[in-house]
Amino acid sequence: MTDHLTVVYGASELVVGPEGPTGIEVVADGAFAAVDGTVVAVGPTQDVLAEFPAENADVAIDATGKTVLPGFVDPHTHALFAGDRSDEFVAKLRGATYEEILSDGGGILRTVDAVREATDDELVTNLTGHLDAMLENGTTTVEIKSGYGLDTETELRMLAAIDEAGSRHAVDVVPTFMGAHAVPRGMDTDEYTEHVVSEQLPAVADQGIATFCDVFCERGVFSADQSRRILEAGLEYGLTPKVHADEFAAIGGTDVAADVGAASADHLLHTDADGRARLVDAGVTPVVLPGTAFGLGADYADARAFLDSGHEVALATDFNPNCFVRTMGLVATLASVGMRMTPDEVVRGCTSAAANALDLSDGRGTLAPESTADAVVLDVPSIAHLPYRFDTNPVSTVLKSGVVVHA
Ligand SMILES: N=CN[C@@H](CCC(=O)O)C(=O)O
Ligand SMILES: [Zn+2]
Repeated sequence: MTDHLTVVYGASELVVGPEGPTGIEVVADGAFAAVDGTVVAVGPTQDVLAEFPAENADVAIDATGKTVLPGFVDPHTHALFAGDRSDEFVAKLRGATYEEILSDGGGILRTVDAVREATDDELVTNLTGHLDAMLENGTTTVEIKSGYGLDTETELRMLAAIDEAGSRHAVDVVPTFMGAHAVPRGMDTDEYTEHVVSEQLPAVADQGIATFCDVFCERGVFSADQSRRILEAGLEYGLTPKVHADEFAAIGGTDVAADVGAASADHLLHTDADGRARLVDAGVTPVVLPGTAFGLGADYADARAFLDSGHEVALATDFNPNCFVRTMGLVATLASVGMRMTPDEVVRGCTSAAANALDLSDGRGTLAPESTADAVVLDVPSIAHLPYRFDTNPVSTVLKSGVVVHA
């Protein structure tokens, strides 16, 4: 069997990968070549085509006037759900807060009701529709959390549906167990924490689908001690920790993330200088979710404080019924305007930094040699146009492992 050759050439700007603490390496008039889905050459078009002529390629894309990036990695979503919470959007416009809605038994708990009632087929169908939308907007890898089951059976059903939809779809899916997303009605938090540790975690480990274990460490939800207990137990089953930290109040989530060696700490709207130092000293990737802040009408996370001290920041949609955004392009705009992130920082946040938040080690989020050839061609002349334009989807072609999966 002959090798499968992919060549993308002539891009006015092509992003290779990270450069320096927070920047990116960009090649003008750039090209890359991939053999059997792995990047083998990247650089000026003339050099790449001299070695890998476009006429020999199975897939040849003339990207003249366009911008080529690694496929977007979206490292934080709750993309599997059922039901409709648009009425809560309206209630929030009238002054209700997210925390009030949740403590009154709404919010996450209403989605739990809808997910428990949904069939397995409905769950897979819902998620597949969302994966289609993500792919059309340039996302090639997405993390998806359980956490709308809050009982062993439904948490396992969610992880199975995530696995099923992901295995049939071009987008790569990274599954996270998040039984500790809220406390189900009729249980107190200590009791439910013990249930997650002694019943859900062993069953999730037996099922063998989840990569990460995440906890909503938040005022009125799981305390720092409860979060630590769950994440340490998850580690014993081989699940890498992640933490929802400091979304509404700083109650120690960043300490927990640092102590358990989390891959990421996410949200960080109320994180102070000590919390930031704890994360960066422990090598925890900060993930900021500007769509959530925008949707809540809240102040944005202080991404600049990380960046100005030389630490990269990952970006994610946080797509969920409270934050209905599936497009990293819009997140790029919100990150720029809301947090003053530059186009270079934004692109790194949506690609290699996001891959770091998922501990991906196969080069996803970059187009350097030996990386998986996941790439997105934008019909715009430079990376600045990604955050600058927010009216239409700029994606013209998406490649996964060197194969066109959307055009
Ligand atoms: N804050 C906790 N979890 C989600 C929201 C989930 C929901 O409201 O359904 C988040 O990260 O924003
Ligand atoms: Zn979340």
